[in-house]
Amino acid sequence: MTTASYRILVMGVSGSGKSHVGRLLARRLGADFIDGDDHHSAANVAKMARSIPLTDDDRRGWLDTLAGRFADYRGRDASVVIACSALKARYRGRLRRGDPALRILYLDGEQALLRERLGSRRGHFFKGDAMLASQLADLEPPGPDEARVADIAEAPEAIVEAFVAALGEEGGEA
Ligand SMILES: Nc1ncnc2c1ncn2[C@@H]1O[C@H](COP(=O)(O)OP(=O)(O)O)[C@@H](O)[C@H]1O
Ligand SMILES: O=C(O)[C@H](O)[C@@H](O)[C@H](O)[C@H](O)COP(=O)(O)O
Repeated sequence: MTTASYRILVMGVSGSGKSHVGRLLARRLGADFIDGDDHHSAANVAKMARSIPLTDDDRRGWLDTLAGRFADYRGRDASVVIACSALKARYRGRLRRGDPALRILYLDGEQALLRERLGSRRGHFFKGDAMLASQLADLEPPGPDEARVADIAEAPEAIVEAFVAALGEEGGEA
């Protein structure tokens, strides 16, 4: 018998539920969970805390760190879910490092709902409407051939179950 292992990227703008849904998904699959937010440099965190959006240059090292984690799990045939905004197509390419088996769950939602969700969150370094607007401006939403799309108006458990059902249909990397 072979056991499937998965490398899954949960992406979307700030407040879309990457951390929450990603953690649930990892638990559901018995996979490890890595929150991309925990891997920003101190300089990036300080910038975001001052409501200054990150640039491509700011994000490069961060994306490479997370790409290294995906590659590590792939090398060990172990499962991991990583939450990372991955706003632009080339960021996703950087994270994927040519791995065709990397799955992507894209959390998509209306700006008003995103704002509401961000407002309910306390003690986080990400601040304000201007930052959300800049994330939405940077966002290059993945198409259906690149990612499975979930509507963030749905309950987190429903989003996870739909994604897991689709994984089951596709099969994992044995
Ligand atoms: N599908 C959902 N339905 C209701 N609340 C959600 C959903 N997804 C996330 N949340 C809540 O919204 C807030 C933002 O979610 P979070 O996971 O921190 O987003 P992100 O990591 O993308 O910035 C949190 O308070 C979280 O519990
Ligand atoms: O690429 C970026 O500009 C940042 O990484 C950003 O996308 C991310 O959202 C922050 O880390 C805030 O954290 P949350 O996404 O958890 O709000």
